[in-house]
Order: sequence, then C-alpha cells, then structure tokens
Amino acid sequence: MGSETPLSNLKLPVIDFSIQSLNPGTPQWDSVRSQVRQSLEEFGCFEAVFYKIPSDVREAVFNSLQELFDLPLQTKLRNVSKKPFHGYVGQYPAVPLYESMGIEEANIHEKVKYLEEHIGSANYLLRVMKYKGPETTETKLGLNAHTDKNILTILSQNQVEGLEVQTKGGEWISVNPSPGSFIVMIGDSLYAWANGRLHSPYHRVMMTGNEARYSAGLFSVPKAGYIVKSPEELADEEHPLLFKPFDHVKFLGFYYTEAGQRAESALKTYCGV
Ligand SMILES: O=C(O)CCC(=O)C(=O)O
Ligand SMILES: [Fe+2]
Repeated sequence: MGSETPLSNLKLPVIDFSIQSLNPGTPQWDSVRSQVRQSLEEFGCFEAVFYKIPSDVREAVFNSLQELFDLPLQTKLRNVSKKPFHGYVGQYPAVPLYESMGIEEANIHEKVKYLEEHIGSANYLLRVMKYKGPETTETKLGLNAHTDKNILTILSQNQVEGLEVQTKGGEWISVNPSPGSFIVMIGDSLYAWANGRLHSPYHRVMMTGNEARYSAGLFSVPKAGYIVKSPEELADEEHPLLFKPFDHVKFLGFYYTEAGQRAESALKTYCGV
C-alpha cells in the first residue's frame, strides 16, 4: 500500500450523466444503471461526467477555497464540531500538507444554497480541503491511504491532480478527472450495508510541484442513532454476512482511537462477523 508501488496504467470507469433523456424506464437509464453497478462492484468508484454545472461556478468555488484556507489558523480552528472529524482537521505531523474544513448539514437549503434537499437516513457533510504543493520534484504524501467511513462520497477538485485509488488487486490508479467531472466513491458504511457486494476502495492523495490542490467532498453520513444493518436478502451462502449491525457514530469513535487507527480495516476490527 506504500507510495513506493508503481502506478498502474488502468483508468477509472467514466460514466456520462449529462445525457439529455436520462429518465427511469428508458434504455439510456438502464445502461447508465448497469455501468454504475458494475463500476461499484469492481472499483467502488467511478468518474461521473456531468457538464450541467457551469465552469464559472466551479472556478468560483475553488477560488473561494483559496481565500478560506488563507484565513489565520486561529480563525479556521473555530470550525468545531461535537463529532470527531466533522470540524477543522489539520496540523497533523504525519500529513503536514493537508488541512480541511467540515460544513455540516450542507444539504439544507436554508443553510447552504444551491443544493437539493435530501431525505432519508443520511446527513450530508461537505468538507473542503487544501493540499499545499510540496515545492519539490519528489512526490509527497498529501493524505494517507484510507477507506471512507461514511456512505457515499462525491469529490470535486481544482486542476491540481493527486488523488489515487487502489484496485482490488493492489495497484494504484491515478485519478485525473476532467473539469466537468466528479469522483463518486463508496464508503465503508455502504460497503457494510451492501454486505461487501460493493467495494469501498483505499485511496490517497500524493502531491508534487508548487501548486496547491483544492478539493471538495460531499460525504453522506448515517444520522446519529441510525444502525447500519445489511438487509437479510443480501446475505446467502455465497455472500455470508460480513458485519454485525453498527452505530456509525460509535464506529467513528472507535476509528478515532489508537486501535482504530492501527487496524488494517477499522470496520472489520470493529464489527466484523
Ligand atoms: O482530496 C481528495 O480528493 C480526497 C479526500 C479524501 O479522500 C477524504 O477526505 O476522505
Ligand atoms: Fe477519502
């Protein structure tokens, strides 16, 4: 898993969501649906092409992230949350290039504009991130290899590359999304809910050069008290039940401990059958 493994020539699957007539019941819908399913089974993620977000909106977002992260540390530290990993995260000696800000309830219209309201068992955490350019020709770790602990993650970034996703076979794919694309990725909660039928990939950020990388992730996170439990019909002889039902906030609490950080899979250690 270390940074010394050479990068693979494989590419992430690219799925076009910009198609005009993408409505349920149409052949286009069925085709996109089966592409999504295959990608999530094999890679646990894909590049979603979606040209309907105007490029000036995207540019404005990343320009304002630059202003945000340029605020004094004192100010950024005021982004606090009662839950672990939901507020300002940064100043970790192991990943000195990395810092990020959590924006809770990012789906609620009254609190944040331009996002459709979501219903269901999830809260939506928007996290905006900055990785400083290491200002060397060597590649430096931006964010360590991890699986996301939430349900589903949608990532967007500025033009500075660095995201890498690991295949099931252990190869690292460098992810170079086109400006109109988002990276959609399965987290451990959906992996557990799907009883391992969808993959939750290890991924990391590796940085080179002088330019800062800004990214934004929309993380759907199970609501407090919601128990992640795989439906019975997803377990059979071929797919024995992998995880006991668990409370996501408690799982995050475990992940935060030394044992959780040390575990190869915090999820398996915490609630593996
Ligand atoms: O910056 C990125 O593109 C990835 C960030 C990430 O993996 C995370 O915050 O979980
Ligand atoms: Fe991640």
